Amino acid sequence: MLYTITFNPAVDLVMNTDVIHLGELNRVKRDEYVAGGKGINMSVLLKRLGHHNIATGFLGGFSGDFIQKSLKEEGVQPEFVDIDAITRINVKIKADQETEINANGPVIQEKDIQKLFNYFNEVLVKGDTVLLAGNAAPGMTSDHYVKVAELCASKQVDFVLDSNKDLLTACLVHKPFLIKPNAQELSEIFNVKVDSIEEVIHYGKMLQEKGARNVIVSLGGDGAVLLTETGEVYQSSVPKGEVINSVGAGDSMVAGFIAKYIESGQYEDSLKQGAASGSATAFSVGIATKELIDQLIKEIEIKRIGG
Ligand SMILES: Nc1ncnc2c1ncn2[C@@H]1O[C@H](COP(=O)(O)OP(=O)(O)OP(=O)(O)O)[C@@H](O)[C@H]1O
Ligand SMILES: O=P(O)(O)OC[C@@]1(O)O[C@H](CO)[C@@H](O)[C@@H]1O
Repeated sequence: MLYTITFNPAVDLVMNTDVIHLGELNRVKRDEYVAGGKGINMSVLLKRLGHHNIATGFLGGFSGDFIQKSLKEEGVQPEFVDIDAITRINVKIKADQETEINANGPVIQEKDIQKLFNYFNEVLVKGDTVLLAGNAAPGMTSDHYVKVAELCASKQVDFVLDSNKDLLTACLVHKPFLIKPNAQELSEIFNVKVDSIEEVIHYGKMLQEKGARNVIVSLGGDGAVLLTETGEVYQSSVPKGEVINSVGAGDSMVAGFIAKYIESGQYEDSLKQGAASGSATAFSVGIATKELIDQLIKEIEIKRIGG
């Protein structure tokens, strides 16, 4: 079974306008509410690509109800711990630039965290895949991420992790199947400015030395680099298109990659589908459709650049 975990989900309120004037009343041209949070975005994309999956984490209040309903409409199975608090709303402004305002989200009580761990302890079996994505909710620490990584390792479950510097590095010793830092996160991890492909490869390999089995470094509009556990390095191109809202592009890339890897075990095809999924989401409001992903796949080139 495929599971996603979002500790701090969000309703993304996407506002489209031409320009934002700080300190003034701004009226937008168009607004949409989308179920969000990194693991949730992955669940939606996995399902659209034909992979049944279970979305987990913590949800509460009217915003939590909205997310549950949206997931059910997508055909994703929600198995969230119900909390006595309101799931956050994150504001995503698409004007001449993209601006994101992410709320803190509710504090998660230890008893609720325990409920989620008990659930995973019971359901996980060898061969499952768990995708843990997004930041910690208030009340949670890197220890909770490490506990998930440890549990997956002990049950021979593939663990996919997309999170920030400290949460990501804390889990490497448990050998995640895949991590996906972007260039900025890679720079933060090593406290350097990574701006060439050679540097991406160098620091990506260092993450493998620390335990990551496969590493994708995503580079926004410049594509991505994949370092595989079998030693090859691949680079993906980006297709042409109009960027509507790049929120969730990274999540889509991970989900698109995993969907194809589960089907084929083939790295080049998986990177191609991951790259198409990332770009397709950047060219959409919310998460991409399968139709657009299939269309963009034809335009993406994968180049072997190492190994
Ligand atoms: N402007 C863009 N044009 C075309 N493709 C894009 C663009 N932005 C992202 N992509 C595709 O999506 C992939 C992931 O994007 P990005 O590197 O922005 O991830 P991220 O920083 O994790 O994003 P987010 O946190 O918003 O999900 C890129 O590697 C690329 O293939
Ligand atoms: O605060 P986090 O957990 O880092 O990120 C949350 C978030 O910005 O990530 C997704 C896009 O990747 C959005 O749907 C959501 O609002």
